Amino acid sequence: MATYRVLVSDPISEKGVDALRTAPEIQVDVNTGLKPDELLAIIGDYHGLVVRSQTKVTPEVFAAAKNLKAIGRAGVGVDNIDRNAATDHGVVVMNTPSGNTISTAEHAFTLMLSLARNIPQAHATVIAGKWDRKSFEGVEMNGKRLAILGMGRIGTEFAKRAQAFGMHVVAYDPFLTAARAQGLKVELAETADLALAGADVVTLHIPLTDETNHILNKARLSSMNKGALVVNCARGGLVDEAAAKELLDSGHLAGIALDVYEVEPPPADHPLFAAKKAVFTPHLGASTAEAQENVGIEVAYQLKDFLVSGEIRNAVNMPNLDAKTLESVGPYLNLATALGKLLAKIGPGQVDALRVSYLGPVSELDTQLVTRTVLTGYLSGAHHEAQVNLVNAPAVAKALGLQITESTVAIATNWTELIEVSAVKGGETFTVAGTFFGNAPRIVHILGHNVETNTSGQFLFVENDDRPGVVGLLGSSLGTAGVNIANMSLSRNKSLSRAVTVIEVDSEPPVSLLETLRATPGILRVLSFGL
Ligand SMILES: NC(=O)c1ccc[n+]([C@@H]2O[C@H](COP(=O)([O-])OP(=O)(O)OC[C@H]3O[C@@H](n4cnc5c(N)ncnc54)[C@H](O)[C@@H]3O)[C@@H](O)[C@H]2O)c1
Ligand SMILES: O=C(O)[C@H](O)COP(=O)(O)O
Repeated sequence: MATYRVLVSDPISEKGVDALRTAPEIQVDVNTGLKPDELLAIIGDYHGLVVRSQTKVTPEVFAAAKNLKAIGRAGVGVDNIDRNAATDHGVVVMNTPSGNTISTAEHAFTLMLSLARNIPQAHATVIAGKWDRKSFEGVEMNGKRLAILGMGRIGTEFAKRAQAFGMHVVAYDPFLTAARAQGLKVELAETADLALAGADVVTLHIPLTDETNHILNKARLSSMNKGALVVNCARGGLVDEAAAKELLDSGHLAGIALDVYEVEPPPADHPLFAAKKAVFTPHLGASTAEAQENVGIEVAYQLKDFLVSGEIRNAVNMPNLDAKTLESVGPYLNLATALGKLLAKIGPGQVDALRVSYLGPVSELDTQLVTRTVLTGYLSGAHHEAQVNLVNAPAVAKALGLQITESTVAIATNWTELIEVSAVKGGETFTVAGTFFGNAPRIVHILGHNVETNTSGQFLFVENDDRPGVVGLLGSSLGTAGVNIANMSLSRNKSLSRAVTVIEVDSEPPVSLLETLRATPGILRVLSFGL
């Protein structure tokens, strides 16, 4: 019986679907072309979703997707997935960043050449029986100044091809260093404005974000040379289509080639369709057999590995977690969850900060995931209304104004290794800590007291004045209530004349017993909780 259900809602390669089907834990349903309300009606049944760019994964979809754990995007752009809503709902979003790079660079390059040589228009006249050799004089790309916005994977591949065609490449990318630009033999522009001023051709290879929306605006398009060509094979909103139309009409721009549009599919009466020199394709950048096989197979394995074993590759809303790291930090995760939950139960309410310290060999590991796990345990113990998990824990903490700090110490005094978690409120610090006895995780420190107890089960925590008779009273009260004691750890602080007792019990003590204990003179605090 499959444990996870995965919906493939956009067409991906058959090999990708087969790769998902090979996992006995996964049941795959391919159901493409769903209308938004149809998706809303069924998404609640699924743990995984595979999309390309058609399926819009909106906040409404996330609200209905009660079981969804991960979305795999067979491709690069994730602008059809509401990333904030994904994070808030604790859903990992993964893409396949490199599988369609070459195909898209080739498509963009093809658009540029087709535009320069009027290929679609000439083709149309030939098959219409005309032999018009005068109307379609083109321009060479050799020697032209090419502006590339975005020197990531696709931009870089485009640059290499442009250089082979003798173009002078000027690139703008906020992450492009002078050394890398030199290595790629491109001129580094410090701003998008500087890249575009005086360019003959522009091609875009950047994601669509609030910041990049209409990055190719009227001012930047106007700063290009008269007769300039525009190529967009990245995302629709990057080009201000209205401004481009105006500049095409005025003759400042000579032509435009688009694979992507502000609205997809574009309306049949799209103003740019009237342009004389233009090439339009229906979002075909990644549509090659090779690219689809690459991204289909890659997304299938990523989703399967996440659902079945927790590995995270190419996530866009949380750190990645490869199998090796997962294996090395895996044993610490139960302890981390327990420490977080315990602190939420016995620490003060709303705290200002959580401090996680790793002492001893654990300090040498990649502890990011362990800290997230502590935080998840803490928040899930403290905020029952929110479904907190590893994906959304940092966002939930941020919304609460809770600061997280992590520190490492190479040697753990008194222990081989130790994970210490402290909640800070005002000037006060409340600390719990845990270690391993052999392979078994143990809680060894609670609020200034050394204890020794398990990391899971049902617990009774009692803080009392250090005086005779309390342990006996606890034992007999639990016995009378029919609650069996599995383990008991007692710790006293002589200087404060205080003691704590942590009792692991086989069943939850009745409320009446807790109330009786709380009313007993000398008993200061009684908590019953599960870890
Ligand atoms: N038409 C298609 O079918 C198709 C196919 C694949 C990818 N794409 C689109 O192409 C885009 C690029 O893909 P990629 O694989 O090269 O991504 P990438 O992440 O490798 O590269 C994107 C680059 O853009 C840069 N960037 C971000 N903001 C910028 C800004 N304001 N100005 C200049 N540079 C900026 C980044 O630093 C990065 O280097 C993607 O966003 C995707 O949406 C389209
Ligand atoms: O971002 C991408 O990978 C491309 O836009 C491809 O989109 P598609 O998978 O819908 O073809």
